Amino acid sequence: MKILNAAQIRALDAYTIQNEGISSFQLMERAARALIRWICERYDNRQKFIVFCGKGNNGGDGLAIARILSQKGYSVEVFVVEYSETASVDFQKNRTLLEEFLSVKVIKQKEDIPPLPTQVLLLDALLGTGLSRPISAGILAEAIKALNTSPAQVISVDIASGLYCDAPNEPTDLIVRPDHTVSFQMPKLAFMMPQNAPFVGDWQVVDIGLSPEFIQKEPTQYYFTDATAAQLLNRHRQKFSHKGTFGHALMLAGSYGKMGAAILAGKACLRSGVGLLTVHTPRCGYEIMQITLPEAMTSVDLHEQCMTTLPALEPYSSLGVGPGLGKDPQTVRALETLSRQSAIPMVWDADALNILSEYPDLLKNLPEKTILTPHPKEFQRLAGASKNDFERLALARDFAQSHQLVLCLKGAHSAVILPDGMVHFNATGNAGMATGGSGDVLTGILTSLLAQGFLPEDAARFGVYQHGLAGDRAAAARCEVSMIASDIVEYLGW
Ligand SMILES: NC(=O)C1=CN([C@@H]2O[C@H](COP(=O)(O)OP(=O)(O)OC[C@H]3O[C@@H](n4cnc5c(N)ncnc54)[C@H](OP(=O)(O)O)[C@@H]3O)[C@@H](O)[C@H]2O)[C@@H](O)CC1
Ligand SMILES: [K+]
Repeated sequence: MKILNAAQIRALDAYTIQNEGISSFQLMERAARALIRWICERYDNRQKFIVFCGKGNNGGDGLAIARILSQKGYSVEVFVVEYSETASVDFQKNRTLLEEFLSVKVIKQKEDIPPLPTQVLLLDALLGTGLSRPISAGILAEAIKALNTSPAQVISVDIASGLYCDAPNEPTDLIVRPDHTVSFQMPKLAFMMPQNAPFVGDWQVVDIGLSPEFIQKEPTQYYFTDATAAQLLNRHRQKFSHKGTFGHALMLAGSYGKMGAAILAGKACLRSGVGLLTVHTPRCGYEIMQITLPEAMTSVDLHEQCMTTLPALEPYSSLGVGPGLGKDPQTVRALETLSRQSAIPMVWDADALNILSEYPDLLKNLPEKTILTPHPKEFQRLAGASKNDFERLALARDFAQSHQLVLCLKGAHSAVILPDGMVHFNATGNAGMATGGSGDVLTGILTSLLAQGFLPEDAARFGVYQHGLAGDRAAAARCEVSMIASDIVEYLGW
């Protein structure tokens, strides 16, 4: 799914109106009905609603939603926040229609804001994608403060009022903090940014039938890997395949005290369909690997506690480097050789990334399209600090383009950034995955997919998606708090 910016969404809106021969009022009605379906699936008509409307089209949506809810027998109160003299045309039309059977109250000053008790549901339709300046004072600010301090649940229409669709807000900006955002047609770039989590809540997209033709043609740098996009990357096994068909992966992982990382990565690699797996570990890991991972072969380093030498690389179709590896100077030397010599598709993670940030020359040597999987701190060590998530994303795009690497920037919506600068945000995953070893599991999955011949770009998008999906299954089975990385491995499968 594509993610478009506010200006592109406006153009998409206009194109749909022109090419489908519908009016902007009819499109607003479609949007309102899509949101009503979302509401009716979750709340029956004993639920009371208070709708807060601005005077643009987001407010128009709010008025249309209020009318339809009221017609369906819900109890609805509607308030228009008078922050401006002017109102959009479709706002006016909807106001006239609504006022035929429901009185609309006006909020001009703070005292006009009603009490907002727990049992009502608040709909935030103050401002949408038309936000043109931050909100810091005035009656809009008062309304937002009231919504944010009420114990009642808040649902934002399209996007939380005050939140920029595709640019960073300042910490001082007033923004609605919804429990849910129900957004039209596509997620907004703002939803992908960790800093915006309080201003998005749990979000869903509802289809309002905007022109697929326009969306397909419109260029963008941002995509969302949902179930449909992931399914297109899947490969089905042929009946006459054999283990040779699915490649032989090599994992350089583990050191004294960190063999668990090697086991997790190895197990995830096997559970992701690789034909054969060899794990190269220091001597101290030999028995551990043989006993815990009987499906894998073990290649033993000369050193007792850390990796110092590379095995011959010819037999392997992919390489996973880093889980539990440590940063011993002898390991650094081995990775330096690897960065220069390997022509095999690779994933570098964990300690391998820390080594890369301490020895930037290795970074220059890495073959094109090597996959790096940093979490935000590791990325900061690699590429430097940034002021906010938008700036970090820009830095990550620069980094991927200038080094011609594939980056998996791990987070709530992990971003897969390709060497051409395209960004694919991931749909799956949950906070239960923020636990030790979760990253090692991802390295195992990616190494497995590369061994099976997936292009690095596809392996990264598909692997990150499947990692998150397995995490979601694990969380459903055990709950986010008690799930551990081994559970993610157990729930892998597609
Ligand atoms: N696109 C689609 O596909 C569809 C979109 N739909 C809906 O339309 C919404 C977008 O509507 P919209 O463009 O009218 O913008 P919206 O945010 O309601 O208000 C803009 C007004 O607010 C003003 N204003 C801005 N910032 C301000 C501030 N800080 N403080 C005070 N005022 C401020 C601004 O003033 P100006 O910038 O012109 O000075 C302007 O007058 C979208 O989110 C969705 O809900 C659906 O109905 C159908 C399909
Ligand atoms: K809104």
